[in-house]
Amino acid sequence: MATAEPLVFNWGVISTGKIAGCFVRDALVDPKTRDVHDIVHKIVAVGSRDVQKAQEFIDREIPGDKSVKAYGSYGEVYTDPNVNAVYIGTPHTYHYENARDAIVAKKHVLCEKPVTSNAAELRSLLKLAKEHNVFFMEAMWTRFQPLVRELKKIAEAGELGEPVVLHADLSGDFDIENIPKTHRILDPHLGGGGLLDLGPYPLVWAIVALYEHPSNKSNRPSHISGSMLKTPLTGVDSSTSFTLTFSEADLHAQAVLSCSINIAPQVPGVTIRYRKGVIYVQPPIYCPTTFSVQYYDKAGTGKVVREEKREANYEGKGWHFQADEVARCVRVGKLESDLWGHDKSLLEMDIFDEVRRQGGYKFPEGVEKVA
Ligand SMILES: NC(=O)C1=CN([C@@H]2O[C@H](COP(=O)(O)OP(=O)(O)OC[C@H]3O[C@@H](n4cnc5c(N)ncnc54)[C@H](OP(=O)(O)O)[C@@H]3O)[C@@H](O)[C@H]2O)C=CC1
Ligand SMILES: O=C1OC[C@@H](O)[C@H](O)[C@H]1O
Repeated sequence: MATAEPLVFNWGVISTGKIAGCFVRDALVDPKTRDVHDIVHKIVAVGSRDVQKAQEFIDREIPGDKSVKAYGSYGEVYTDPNVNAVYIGTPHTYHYENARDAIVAKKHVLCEKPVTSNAAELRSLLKLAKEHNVFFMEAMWTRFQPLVRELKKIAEAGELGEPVVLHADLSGDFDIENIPKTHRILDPHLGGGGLLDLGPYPLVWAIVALYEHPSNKSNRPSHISGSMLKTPLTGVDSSTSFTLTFSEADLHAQAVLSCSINIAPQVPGVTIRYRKGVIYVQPPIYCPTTFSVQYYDKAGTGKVVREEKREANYEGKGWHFQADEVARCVRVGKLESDLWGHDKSLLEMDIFDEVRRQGGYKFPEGVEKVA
């Protein structure tokens, strides 16, 4: 029997920084190695503020492919007719204007996390994407990891009972005393600080395990509380903690989330405590390689009668699963993903706005393009 030819999906990449390289390397991993046979990703254009950087990026990340166009502006990528979708890997505070320009040029968009600086920017982008009939998704790659999908199945199978409390932390030591204050993790003009850079990951676990839980019936948290510790270096948050209470439907559960930019990761990174068991996810929580599940003899005892472990096993570093999702959605004309849809990015940005409000973190004048 003849097999259908895979869809060749053409990406234009905006910017040449660290994450753009990660995305390109993974997109070019042979999809068959992860049992994907319906899609092949191709990078057809790279745009940088400097054409030489774009060419160097291509030579480094896509050696041997002379067909990839190097552009000295992002705009030329948006107008390149060969580009099916644009991947945006610029700093947070540029996501809004980059995504807006790509959408207006009628390109589908995959935009790095956090998707915008605030919720108003995102609402404006979503309206624009709808008007231009293009697919738009935040690059929340964690949601597409096979291990996260596996965990969700186990968590919702019923044996663990209802979730009650989730703890999730993402920390990393950026050596903030010794890096330039213009580094994106420290510079408030680039949306610096823990919440916007690392916060999406503890939050994605709260969304997967609590917001998406069938008992929650898609209700937003009834209460959000947040606190920020700011570094005197630039005033951005070096540590932030926030809690989300889910109590609108049958689910009565809390997420206790935190992130820091000047300490090593917490182990385990995520603990999800159910009435009849517990799940431990080992760091890195943005791309987990292993988790374990302990089952109790009965609700509330804490007596472990069975333990299971799962490990990830695929080629690449995990950024390709989100690329597959984009291509598959675009192929069938969807404007958003079922797994990481617009509602979840909006929830994220509304929560971050509220935590920044409570924590007293205001962006410098002009950073927010839509207020
Ligand atoms: N999904 C994930 O795992 C990760 C996601 N990220 C996200 O990706 C985004 C970029 O992070 P990262 O790659 O680490 O950042 P980098 O600083 O390494 O790269 C950012 C790139 O954006 C472009 N750029 C445009 N305007 C500016 C500006 N004013 N200042 C600096 N760079 C600019 C530059 O490319 P050029 O000069 O070619 O135009 C630059 O190389 C962030 O939003 C971050 O949250 C980051 C790390 C991991
Ligand atoms: O998305 C990310 O994940 C890993 C972190 O080290 C990085 O700063 C962040 O942007």
